[in-house]
Amino acid sequence: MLKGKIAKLAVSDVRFPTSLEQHGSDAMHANPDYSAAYVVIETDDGLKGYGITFTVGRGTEIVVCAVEALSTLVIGKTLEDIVSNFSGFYRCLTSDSQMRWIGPEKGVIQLASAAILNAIWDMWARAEGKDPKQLIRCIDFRYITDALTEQEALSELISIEEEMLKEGYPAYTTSCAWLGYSDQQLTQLCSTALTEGWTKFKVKVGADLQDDIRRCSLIRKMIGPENSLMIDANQRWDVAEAISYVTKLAEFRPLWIEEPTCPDDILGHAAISKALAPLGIGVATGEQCHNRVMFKQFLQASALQFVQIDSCRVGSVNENLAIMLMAAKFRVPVCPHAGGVGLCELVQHLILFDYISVSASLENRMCEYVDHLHEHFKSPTVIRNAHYMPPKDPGFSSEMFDESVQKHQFPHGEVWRSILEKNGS
Ligand SMILES: C[C@H](O)[C@@H](O)[C@@H](O)[C@H](O)C(=O)O
Ligand SMILES: [Mg+2]
Repeated sequence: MLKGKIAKLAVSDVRFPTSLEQHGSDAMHANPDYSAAYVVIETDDGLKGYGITFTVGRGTEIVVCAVEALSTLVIGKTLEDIVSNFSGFYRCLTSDSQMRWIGPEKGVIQLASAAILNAIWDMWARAEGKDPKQLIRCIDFRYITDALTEQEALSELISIEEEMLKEGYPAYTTSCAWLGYSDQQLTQLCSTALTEGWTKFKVKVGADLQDDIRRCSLIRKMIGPENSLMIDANQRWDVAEAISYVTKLAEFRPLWIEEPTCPDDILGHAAISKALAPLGIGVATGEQCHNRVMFKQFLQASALQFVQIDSCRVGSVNENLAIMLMAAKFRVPVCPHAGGVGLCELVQHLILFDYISVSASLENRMCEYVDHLHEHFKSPTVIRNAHYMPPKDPGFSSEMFDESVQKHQFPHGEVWRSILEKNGS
């Protein structure tokens, strides 16, 4: 199954006009059109893999170009070549001696690497059956059976897996309180979410303090004192401004302030963390953190209290494994960023891995959920009682329906043709 050569790589610019209804809007991205560079790879013996990276509209064509430029490093390789030395392949893709100049490991080229690597992980996961016994068989139990037997190890794995299969992984919702939503919309969405069993809510803030006070007070009243509230400024403030602004929102008891300032300012985040700690407010960031090196420094500098990995921003599973393991070492919980298009589908695999194989803890941990665009995926996320239910289909849950891809291709798919015609362009 791993012997076929990767013979084709196709990439599409797929966009959804979410800005028409202000879905996804925040203090810095007033009108996002949730989009993806969508990659399909295929071997000469017919195995396929699907990968995406997430964008918010204009500029997706640049990511598509970068994927095309990187494709020469993938075409002709067998899956076996790649996975038998996956870190070597990762380095070859991210450190090509000419292309690394336009990174390295950051920005568009990193998004493009993520899309390709996500497709490879999807292909690999489809090629291999998943069975906990297989994992346990990799361990040499000689001389340790008085402490841990093969049977005990298997039961441990199976019981964690069973717990997840029964209860699922805890999620929070961002769907109620995008910045562009009216108070009426916010109230209605929040009351529906409460009846559906949601207990953790994220609110967009940062454009106008008085508006934020009103919106946070509205949500806190509706959800009561016990449920969790998180706030997200999407990089709107300078450091001192962030501290004073969030202090004014402290009465609503947010668990965290997300992306308070420039995502590259590690020491700035450290200063904000220090100032807000006495108020019981942590700092969360990561959705626009370029790579594992930056995460390392955020952790070393105690600049964040919640690590928000993203399945499409950094180099796929390979780089996220490093980030999750570093977070575990520094004892900082991982609470992934999701939403967008396909981010929930992909990141659920990573957070389940984090729980089952790395952290084994749910304390202060939850995964973001946003209720948009799941209908375009062949294996959409399943949410039950505000928990992600473990995906069952083999692969990375990243395959989209052909019809969705075709209709939403930019600019020639039928959805965009009609929008562009209406706008007279
Ligand atoms: C433009 C996007 O919707 C962002 O606002 C979104 O990813 C957000 O930061 C989030 O945390 O969900
Ligand atoms: Mg955010």
